[in-house]
Amino acid sequence: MGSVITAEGLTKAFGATVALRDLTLEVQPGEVFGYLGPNGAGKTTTLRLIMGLIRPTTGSVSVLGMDAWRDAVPIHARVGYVPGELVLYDRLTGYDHVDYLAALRGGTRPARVDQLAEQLDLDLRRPARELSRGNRQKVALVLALMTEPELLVLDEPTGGLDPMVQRTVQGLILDHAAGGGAVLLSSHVLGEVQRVASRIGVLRAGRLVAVERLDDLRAKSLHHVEVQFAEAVPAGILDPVPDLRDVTVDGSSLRCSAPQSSLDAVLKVVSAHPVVDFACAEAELEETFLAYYGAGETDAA
Ligand SMILES: Nc1ncnc2c1ncn2[C@@H]1O[C@H](COP(=O)(O)OP(=O)(O)OP(=O)(O)O)[C@@H](O)[C@H]1O
Repeated sequence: MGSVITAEGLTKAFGATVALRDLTLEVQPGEVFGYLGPNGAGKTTTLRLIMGLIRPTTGSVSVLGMDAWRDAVPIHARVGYVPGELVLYDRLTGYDHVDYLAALRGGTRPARVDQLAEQLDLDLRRPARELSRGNRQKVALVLALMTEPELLVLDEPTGGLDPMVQRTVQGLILDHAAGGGAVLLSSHVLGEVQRVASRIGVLRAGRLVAVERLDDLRAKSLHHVEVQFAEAVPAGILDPVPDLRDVTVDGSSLRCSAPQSSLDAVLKVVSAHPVVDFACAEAELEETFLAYYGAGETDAA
């Protein structure tokens, strides 16, 4: 089977604002693609283009082999979508929403709906106006997942959910992918996607600036190294070691951040001098991610 999502040269401008510029991307069956970028980077715009809710300025995007804009109706029957800004009908209950959308999408299994509601600890009998933000988000997730779609398009789906429910949602996403479904999961933080995504794409100012397998990012994970020597060491002691960040050599103290691939070289340099104390700790993946793709780097729009 081919790609579930194929974007080619996808561009969207709103007047003078180019929200998305020349996006080329493929998402495969069984893959969870984490779509990362700061607020305003163009994530929601991309997801709305994929759902055929807005029309590309240039370029195209196909979903399940169909054109996202022209074939939006048949695509919607096969895709579960959690929008960034959810609209529910205040007077309707969760079940009313389920019935309404199930009719549009050609039915759902009631047992599946109840199982999802139970997993998410959601009461579908209550009208939407009585629901907290988190519970409204759970309704959106039930609506997206209940028809067992081939693709899930999720716009920051765990916003407003407590950590335990976030875990449940991550479990649902992983189950979906294990069954061969594809997922496009947007977020502004790596932490939200790192447990589930196999690949991540980084969007900045409307441009996809990196696509990387999560395993490759882990291999680059930064380690914070701190060394206390018995005597002062030369200031340029670490100059021969590649890819270091935040190097400080101050008399007999040394600090740096090193990717895993440079650790051996750091150790060899350090061990040539008498060492009093040594510490090395792996940074959170989010910190590694920010070091490579964070706000420090700027992009001309
Ligand atoms: N309908 C619109 N009309 C005009 N400008 C828009 C419209 N929708 C989005 N934009 C602009 O396009 C850019 C990208 O917005 P988008 O909502 O896609 O970003 P995002 O990455 O989803 O951010 P957030 O996480 O804040 O939702 C922003 O500059 C935004 O102001």
